[in-house]
Amino acid sequence: MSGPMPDKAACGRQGVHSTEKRLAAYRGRISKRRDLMPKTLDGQITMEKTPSYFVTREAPKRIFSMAKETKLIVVVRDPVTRAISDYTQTLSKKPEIPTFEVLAFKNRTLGLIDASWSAIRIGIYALHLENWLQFFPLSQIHFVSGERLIIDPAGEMGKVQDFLGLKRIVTDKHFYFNKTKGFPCLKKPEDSSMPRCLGKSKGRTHPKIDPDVIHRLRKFYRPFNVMFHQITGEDFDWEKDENQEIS
Ligand SMILES: Nc1ncnc2c1ncn2[C@@H]1O[C@H](COP(=O)(O)OS(=O)(=O)O)[C@@H](OP(=O)(O)O)[C@H]1O
Repeated sequence: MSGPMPDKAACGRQGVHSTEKRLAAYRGRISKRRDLMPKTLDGQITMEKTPSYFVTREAPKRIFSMAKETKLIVVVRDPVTRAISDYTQTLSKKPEIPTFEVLAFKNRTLGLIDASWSAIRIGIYALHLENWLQFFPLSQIHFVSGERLIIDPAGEMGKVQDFLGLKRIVTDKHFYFNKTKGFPCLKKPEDSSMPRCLGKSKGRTHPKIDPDVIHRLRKFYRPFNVMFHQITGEDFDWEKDENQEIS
Protein backbone atom coordinates (compact mmCIF):
# COMPACT_ATOMS: atom_id res chain seq x y z
CA MET A 1 0.00 0.00 0.00
CA SER A 2 1.39 3.43 -0.83
CA GLY A 3 0.58 6.96 0.37
CA PRO A 4 0.45 8.40 3.88
CA MET A 5 -0.95 6.20 6.63
CA PRO A 6 -4.13 7.57 8.23
CA ASP A 7 -3.78 8.33 11.94
CA LYS A 8 -5.18 5.79 14.42
CA ALA A 9 -8.10 7.94 15.61
CA ALA A 10 -9.27 8.58 12.07
CA CYS A 11 -8.91 4.90 11.33
CA GLY A 12 -11.03 4.01 14.36
CA ARG A 13 -13.74 6.54 13.53
CA GLN A 14 -13.83 5.38 9.96
CA GLY A 15 -14.14 1.77 11.20
CA VAL A 16 -17.13 2.58 13.44
CA HIS A 17 -18.71 4.70 10.75
CA SER A 18 -18.45 2.01 8.07
CA THR A 19 -19.69 -0.67 10.50
CA GLU A 20 -22.74 1.47 11.28
CA LYS A 21 -23.32 2.04 7.59
CA ARG A 22 -23.06 -1.69 6.89
CA LEU A 23 -25.45 -2.48 9.75
CA ALA A 24 -27.95 0.10 8.50
CA ALA A 25 -27.71 -1.33 4.98
CA TYR A 26 -28.16 -4.83 6.38
CA ARG A 27 -31.24 -3.79 8.40
CA GLY A 28 -32.60 -2.08 5.29
CA ARG A 29 -32.16 -5.22 3.23
CA ILE A 30 -33.82 -7.37 5.92
CA SER A 31 -36.81 -5.06 6.24
CA LYS A 32 -37.19 -4.82 2.43
CA ARG A 33 -37.03 -8.60 2.18
CA ARG A 34 -39.57 -8.90 4.98
CA ASP A 35 -41.91 -6.51 3.13
CA LEU A 36 -41.81 -8.85 0.13
CA MET A 37 -42.92 -11.80 2.26
CA PRO A 38 -46.60 -12.69 2.48
CA LYS A 39 -48.08 -11.97 5.91
CA THR A 40 -48.24 -14.82 8.40
CA LEU A 41 -51.94 -15.32 9.10
CA ASP A 42 -53.45 -16.47 12.39
CA GLY A 43 -52.89 -20.18 12.73
CA GLN A 44 -49.89 -20.18 10.37
CA ILE A 45 -46.23 -20.65 11.23
CA THR A 46 -43.49 -19.04 9.15
CA MET A 47 -40.56 -21.34 8.58
CA GLU A 48 -37.11 -20.69 7.16
CA LYS A 49 -34.48 -23.33 6.41
CA THR A 50 -30.81 -22.41 6.21
CA PRO A 51 -28.53 -25.21 7.48
CA SER A 52 -25.48 -22.93 7.64
CA TYR A 53 -27.10 -20.67 10.28
CA PHE A 54 -26.27 -23.25 12.95
CA VAL A 55 -22.55 -22.70 12.40
CA THR A 56 -22.65 -18.98 11.59
CA ARG A 57 -21.30 -16.93 14.48
CA GLU A 58 -23.50 -13.87 13.88
CA ALA A 59 -26.74 -15.79 13.26
CA PRO A 60 -28.01 -16.23 16.88
CA LYS A 61 -27.69 -12.52 17.68
CA ARG A 62 -29.33 -11.46 14.43
CA ILE A 63 -32.22 -13.89 14.75
CA PHE A 64 -32.69 -12.99 18.40
CA SER A 65 -32.84 -9.28 17.61
CA MET A 66 -35.38 -9.96 14.85
CA ALA A 67 -37.67 -12.31 16.83
CA LYS A 68 -36.52 -13.63 20.18
CA GLU A 69 -39.44 -16.07 20.44
CA THR A 70 -38.22 -17.94 17.32
CA LYS A 71 -38.19 -21.71 17.70
CA LEU A 72 -35.11 -23.39 16.31
CA ILE A 73 -34.90 -26.88 14.83
CA VAL A 74 -31.55 -28.51 14.13
CA VAL A 75 -31.12 -31.85 12.37
CA VAL A 76 -27.98 -33.55 13.64
CA ARG A 77 -26.39 -36.86 12.67
CA ASP A 78 -23.24 -38.71 13.66
CA PRO A 79 -20.53 -36.09 12.98
CA VAL A 80 -18.22 -38.66 11.36
CA THR A 81 -20.91 -39.69 8.85
CA ARG A 82 -21.82 -36.01 8.43
CA ALA A 83 -18.22 -35.16 7.52
CA ILE A 84 -18.10 -37.97 4.95
CA SER A 85 -21.48 -36.93 3.54
CA ASP A 86 -20.27 -33.33 3.27
CA TYR A 87 -17.11 -34.50 1.50
CA THR A 88 -19.18 -36.72 -0.85
CA GLN A 89 -21.28 -33.73 -1.84
CA THR A 90 -18.20 -31.59 -2.58
CA LEU A 91 -16.57 -34.48 -4.46
CA SER A 92 -19.61 -34.77 -6.72
CA LYS A 93 -19.08 -31.13 -7.78
CA LYS A 94 -15.25 -31.12 -7.75
CA PRO A 95 -13.95 -34.61 -8.53
CA GLU A 96 -10.34 -33.38 -8.45
CA ILE A 97 -10.20 -32.64 -4.70
CA PRO A 98 -7.82 -34.69 -2.51
CA THR A 99 -9.07 -37.78 -0.69
CA PHE A 100 -11.04 -37.51 2.55
CA GLU A 101 -8.13 -39.11 4.37
CA VAL A 102 -5.78 -36.35 3.17
CA LEU A 103 -8.14 -33.47 3.98
CA ALA A 104 -9.06 -34.78 7.43
CA PHE A 105 -5.57 -34.32 8.91
CA LYS A 106 -3.25 -31.46 9.66
CA ASN A 107 -0.60 -34.06 10.28
CA ARG A 108 -1.55 -37.67 9.67
CA THR A 109 1.56 -39.17 11.24
CA LEU A 110 0.80 -37.36 14.49
CA GLY A 111 -2.92 -38.10 14.08
CA LEU A 112 -3.69 -34.39 14.19
CA ILE A 113 -7.21 -33.77 12.86
CA ASP A 114 -7.78 -30.62 10.80
CA ALA A 115 -10.63 -29.06 12.76
CA SER A 116 -10.53 -26.00 10.52
CA TRP A 117 -11.81 -28.04 7.56
CA SER A 118 -15.51 -27.17 7.39
CA ALA A 119 -16.58 -30.80 6.87
CA ILE A 120 -15.09 -31.54 10.30
CA ARG A 121 -15.73 -28.24 12.05
CA ILE A 122 -19.49 -28.31 11.43
CA GLY A 123 -19.80 -31.59 13.38
CA ILE A 124 -18.47 -30.02 16.60
CA TYR A 125 -22.08 -29.44 17.59
CA ALA A 126 -21.43 -28.53 21.23
CA LEU A 127 -19.34 -25.51 20.26
CA HIS A 128 -21.93 -24.19 17.81
CA LEU A 129 -24.71 -24.80 20.29
CA GLU A 130 -22.94 -22.78 22.98
CA ASN A 131 -23.03 -19.84 20.62
CA TRP A 132 -26.83 -20.16 20.32
CA LEU A 133 -27.28 -20.61 24.06
CA GLN A 134 -25.84 -17.12 24.59
CA PHE A 135 -29.17 -15.88 23.19
CA PHE A 136 -31.79 -18.64 23.18
CA PRO A 137 -32.83 -20.97 26.03
CA LEU A 138 -32.48 -24.69 25.33
CA SER A 139 -36.28 -24.98 25.54
CA GLN A 140 -36.50 -23.02 22.27
CA ILE A 141 -34.17 -25.39 20.42
CA HIS A 142 -35.22 -28.82 19.18
CA PHE A 143 -32.82 -31.44 17.84
CA VAL A 144 -33.92 -33.96 15.26
CA SER A 145 -31.84 -37.11 14.96
CA GLY A 146 -30.88 -37.56 11.30
CA GLU A 147 -30.51 -41.32 11.89
CA ARG A 148 -33.95 -41.68 13.51
CA LEU A 149 -35.46 -39.49 10.79
CA ILE A 150 -34.65 -42.32 8.38
CA ILE A 151 -35.74 -45.29 10.49
CA ASP A 152 -38.69 -43.64 12.25
CA PRO A 153 -39.73 -40.49 10.35
CA ALA A 154 -43.17 -40.37 11.99
CA GLY A 155 -41.65 -40.57 15.49
CA GLU A 156 -39.22 -37.72 14.79
CA MET A 157 -41.93 -35.66 13.09
CA GLY A 158 -44.20 -36.31 16.06
CA LYS A 159 -41.64 -34.67 18.35
CA VAL A 160 -41.25 -31.74 15.94
CA GLN A 161 -45.01 -31.18 15.95
CA ASP A 162 -45.08 -31.31 19.76
CA PHE A 163 -42.22 -28.83 19.93
CA LEU A 164 -44.07 -26.44 17.61
CA GLY A 165 -47.26 -26.85 19.64
CA LEU A 166 -49.08 -28.47 16.71
CA LYS A 167 -51.55 -31.32 16.65
CA ARG A 168 -49.83 -34.56 15.57
CA ILE A 169 -51.18 -34.60 12.03
CA VAL A 170 -48.19 -36.17 10.28
CA THR A 171 -48.06 -39.79 11.43
CA ASP A 172 -46.94 -43.25 10.37
CA LYS A 173 -49.61 -43.46 7.71
CA HIS A 174 -47.97 -40.63 5.76
CA PHE A 175 -44.70 -42.49 5.12
CA TYR A 176 -43.49 -45.60 3.35
CA PHE A 177 -39.94 -46.88 3.12
CA ASN A 178 -38.31 -46.85 -0.32
CA LYS A 179 -35.88 -49.78 -0.20
CA THR A 180 -34.06 -48.79 -3.39
CA LYS A 181 -33.36 -45.32 -2.09
CA GLY A 182 -32.88 -46.39 1.52
CA PHE A 183 -35.01 -43.49 2.72
CA PRO A 184 -38.63 -42.97 3.69
CA CYS A 185 -40.90 -41.15 1.24
CA LEU A 186 -44.03 -39.09 1.82
CA LYS A 187 -47.01 -41.08 0.54
CA LYS A 188 -49.00 -38.19 -0.84
CA PRO A 189 -48.07 -34.57 -0.17
CA GLU A 190 -50.99 -32.11 0.03
CA ASP A 191 -50.18 -30.43 -3.29
CA SER A 192 -49.81 -33.57 -5.36
CA SER A 193 -51.26 -37.00 -5.89
CA MET A 194 -47.77 -38.49 -6.30
CA PRO A 195 -45.51 -39.71 -3.49
CA ARG A 196 -42.52 -37.49 -2.73
CA CYS A 197 -39.10 -39.02 -2.14
CA LEU A 198 -35.69 -37.43 -1.65
CA GLY A 199 -34.16 -35.96 -4.80
CA LYS A 200 -31.45 -37.60 -6.91
CA SER A 201 -28.64 -35.72 -5.16
CA LYS A 202 -29.60 -37.10 -1.72
CA GLY A 203 -28.56 -40.47 -0.44
CA ARG A 204 -25.36 -40.58 -2.50
CA THR A 205 -23.09 -43.56 -1.93
CA HIS A 206 -20.23 -42.51 0.35
CA PRO A 207 -16.67 -43.48 -0.56
CA LYS A 208 -15.07 -46.17 1.60
CA ILE A 209 -12.89 -44.42 4.18
CA ASP A 210 -9.85 -45.99 5.85
CA PRO A 211 -11.12 -47.51 9.16
CA ASP A 212 -8.08 -46.04 11.00
CA VAL A 213 -9.13 -42.57 9.91
CA ILE A 214 -12.69 -43.19 11.08
CA HIS A 215 -11.32 -44.48 14.39
CA ARG A 216 -9.22 -41.32 14.78
CA LEU A 217 -12.19 -39.12 13.94
CA ARG A 218 -14.39 -40.94 16.46
CA LYS A 219 -11.76 -40.23 19.11
CA PHE A 220 -11.64 -36.59 18.05
CA TYR A 221 -15.41 -36.10 18.25
CA ARG A 222 -16.03 -38.14 21.43
CA PRO A 223 -15.50 -35.31 23.98
CA PHE A 224 -17.59 -32.92 21.90
CA ASN A 225 -20.37 -35.52 21.55
CA VAL A 226 -20.30 -36.08 25.31
CA MET A 227 -20.54 -32.32 25.84
CA PHE A 228 -23.41 -32.10 23.36
CA HIS A 229 -25.18 -34.96 25.16
CA GLN A 230 -24.68 -33.22 28.52
CA ILE A 231 -26.01 -29.88 27.28
CA THR A 232 -29.03 -31.24 25.40
CA GLY A 233 -29.80 -34.16 27.73
CA GLU A 234 -30.35 -36.26 24.61
CA ASP A 235 -28.54 -39.43 23.59
CA PHE A 236 -28.03 -39.66 19.84
CA ASP A 237 -26.32 -43.05 20.00
CA TRP A 238 -23.27 -42.15 17.92
CA GLU A 239 -20.71 -44.22 19.79
CA LYS A 240 -21.64 -47.72 18.68
CA ASP A 241 -19.45 -48.64 15.73
CA GLU A 242 -15.85 -47.76 16.53
CA ASN A 243 -14.35 -47.96 13.04
CA GLN A 244 -17.44 -47.61 10.92
CA GLU A 245 -19.71 -44.96 9.62
CA ILE A 246 -23.17 -44.93 11.15
CA SER A 247 -25.57 -44.82 8.26
N1 LIG B 1 -35.46 -36.34 5.17
C1 LIG B 1 -34.22 -36.78 5.39
N2 LIG B 1 -34.00 -37.75 6.30
C2 LIG B 1 -32.74 -38.19 6.52
N3 LIG B 1 -31.64 -37.73 5.89
C3 LIG B 1 -31.84 -36.77 4.97
C4 LIG B 1 -33.11 -36.23 4.69
N4 LIG B 1 -32.95 -35.28 3.73
C5 LIG B 1 -31.64 -35.22 3.44
N5 LIG B 1 -30.98 -36.11 4.18
C6 LIG B 1 -29.54 -36.37 4.13
O1 LIG B 1 -28.80 -35.26 4.62
C7 LIG B 1 -27.58 -35.14 3.90
C8 LIG B 1 -27.45 -33.76 3.28
O2 LIG B 1 -28.63 -33.49 2.61
P1 LIG B 1 -28.85 -32.22 1.80
O3 LIG B 1 -28.16 -32.36 0.48
O4 LIG B 1 -30.30 -31.94 1.76
O5 LIG B 1 -28.16 -31.11 2.66
S1 LIG B 1 -27.80 -29.72 2.19
O6 LIG B 1 -28.71 -29.31 1.14
O7 LIG B 1 -26.43 -29.76 1.74
O8 LIG B 1 -27.94 -28.93 3.36
C9 LIG B 1 -27.59 -36.24 2.83
O9 LIG B 1 -26.89 -37.33 3.39
P2 LIG B 1 -26.16 -38.44 2.55
O10 LIG B 1 -27.02 -38.73 1.40
O11 LIG B 1 -26.00 -39.57 3.51
O12 LIG B 1 -24.83 -37.91 2.15
C10 LIG B 1 -29.06 -36.52 2.71
O13 LIG B 1 -29.35 -37.79 2.23
